[in-house]
Amino acid sequence: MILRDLIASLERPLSTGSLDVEVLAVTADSRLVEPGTAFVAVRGGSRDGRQFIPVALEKGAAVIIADSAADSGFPENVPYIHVSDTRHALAAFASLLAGEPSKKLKLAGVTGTNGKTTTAFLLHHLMKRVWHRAGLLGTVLVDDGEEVKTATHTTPGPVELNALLARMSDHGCRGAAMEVSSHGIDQKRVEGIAFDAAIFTNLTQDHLDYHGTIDAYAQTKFSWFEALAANPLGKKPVAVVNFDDGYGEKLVVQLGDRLPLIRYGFNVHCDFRANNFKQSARGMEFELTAKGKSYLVRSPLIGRFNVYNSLAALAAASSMKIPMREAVAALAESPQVPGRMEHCGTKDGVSVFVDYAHTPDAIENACRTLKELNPNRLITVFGCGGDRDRKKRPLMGKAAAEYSDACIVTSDNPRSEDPESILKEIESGMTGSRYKLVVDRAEAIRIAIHAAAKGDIVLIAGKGHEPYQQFADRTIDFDDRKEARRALAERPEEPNRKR
Ligand SMILES: CC(=O)N[C@H]1[C@@H](OP(=O)(O)OP(=O)(O)OC[C@H]2O[C@@H](n3ccc(=O)[nH]c3=O)[C@H](O)[C@@H]2O)O[C@H](CO)[C@@H](O)[C@@H]1O[C@H](C)C(=O)N[C@@H](C)C(=O)N[C@H](CCC(=O)O)C(=O)O
Ligand SMILES: Nc1ncnc2c1ncn2[C@@H]1O[C@H](COP(=O)(O)OP(=O)(O)OP(=O)(O)O)[C@@H](O)[C@H]1O
Ligand SMILES: N[C@H](CCC[C@H](N)C(=O)O)C(=O)O
Ligand SMILES: [Mg+2]
Repeated sequence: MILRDLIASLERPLSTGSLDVEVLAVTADSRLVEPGTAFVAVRGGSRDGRQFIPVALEKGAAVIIADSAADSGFPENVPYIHVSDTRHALAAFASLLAGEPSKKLKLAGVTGTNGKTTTAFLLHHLMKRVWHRAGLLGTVLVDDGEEVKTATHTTPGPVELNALLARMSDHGCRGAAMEVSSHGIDQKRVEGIAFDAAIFTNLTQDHLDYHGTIDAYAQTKFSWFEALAANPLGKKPVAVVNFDDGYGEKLVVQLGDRLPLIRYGFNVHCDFRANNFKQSARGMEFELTAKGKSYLVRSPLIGRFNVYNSLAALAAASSMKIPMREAVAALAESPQVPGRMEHCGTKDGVSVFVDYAHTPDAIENACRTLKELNPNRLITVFGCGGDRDRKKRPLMGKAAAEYSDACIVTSDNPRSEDPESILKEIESGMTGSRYKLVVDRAEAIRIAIHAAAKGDIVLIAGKGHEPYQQFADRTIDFDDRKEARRALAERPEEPNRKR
């Protein structure tokens, strides 16, 4: 695209140099610059992108975009575009250069503290049933309609995101479901993306390291809905909101009638309302009332929170004209979301589940769900990530101690922090004495599974699908599900077991 056409999307940019140059691609990472690339110098959390302008120029950048001149002054041989918001410019260029792919898809985004991955998986499953091809992107994987790959971020940066949406559209996907993280919103990764449905699952404590306060965190989430209301980008986006959640209710009030709305939950005011929830080890069922009709919804997933995820997926699907009967029928064959309440086997009457609960609310939900299966004891193995919200550590400890019969506190991606100190911070919130601190996660899993007796359930929480453990100096291969299966296989004979 010609630079002149690209900058037409920006508000009052100032420029030096010719605007008639051809721009082939855009990036905010100097390492990815090739001849013809526009380099946007973003001032990030840890580095100032302006320091990489000389590298970008050396590699043949066609134009430099920044919010102020670098120490080295303005580049002389290539055009320079001065903007007030570099992340906005990056998102705008990324969308235009990819051919505005979000406008070619029926696109649903899911935000909220918990349930994004699960809801996006369910919605993707419903979309595929009726449209045959649909895309998915989020924490666990990206599916461009032809190829499935491991994800690096829950919500990728705008360049990668638009390229992915373009591949989905090229591959014949009619629609896609994607996760929208609070980091993604704050860093404008989804700016300029046209959504048909915007789902709000819930909001509870997490990420205070990044957002500071829970209200700032909530406002970041809400700002995505505000942006869609202010500029729907040629679509009629529908807000699909959990109306049982306190912040969901606040969002509904804040939005007023600026976006069409579907409220979901158990309460009587919901447009998609669940009733008569029942579950067993084999799955769950509930009655759904929506659009003046009733449906019996069955799903192999367990947990009351999965009623919410199912309602969100059904409501968004319905807003995209997916017939309700087909959607309800498809939910009965919901996929196992990797590492979300994943049953990893039963031996000697001991059942093991791996789950991704890594917030106080999710730990409580996961434990309560498994307690509803009436185990003799629930033994929970969990930890908290390093270099992430420290305030949630004692709260996760408290929730695990309160809703389990015994706990083993262990490491979960200590990153640059000292693993033992993280365990101590978790312990500070724990009551009673039915817990142990075991720094090595593999050993913690083994101890729990070997100490369990017939009728017990072991919950291994926090890492779900993750195939690694991150330490300050190294990342090792590590998968809770493999460790659980190994520990189950190696369970000693009953009489030899240590308690
Ligand atoms: C805190 C955070 O979100 N950081 C993300 C952010 O980094 P940043 O903007 O602070 O960038 P920076 O490292 O300061 O660098 C500034 C600029 O210099 C550029 N640079 C840097 C080096 C170089 O040689 N050349 C160069 O041009 C960088 O590309 C960047 O544009 O932008 C980067 C590029 O898109 C991301 O990779 C990076 O994710 C880091 C790795 C990360 O861990 N993010 C997590 C917290 C995250 O985003 N998580 C959410 C999910 C959270 C949830 O569960 O809800 C997610 O969506 O994945
Ligand atoms: N709707 C929900 N409400 C509360 N807790 C939930 C809900 N759905 C899932 N959970 C719990 O939260 C955990 C994470 O779920 P999921 O991966 O779907 O959420 P997420 O929002 O994508 O998380 P992340 O932001 O870390 O990617 C699950 O393993 C489960 O314990
Ligand atoms: N997306 C979440 C995942 C947390 C998972 C947990 N295993 C950890 O490493 O803290 C985050 O980055 O906060
Ligand atoms: Mg996720």
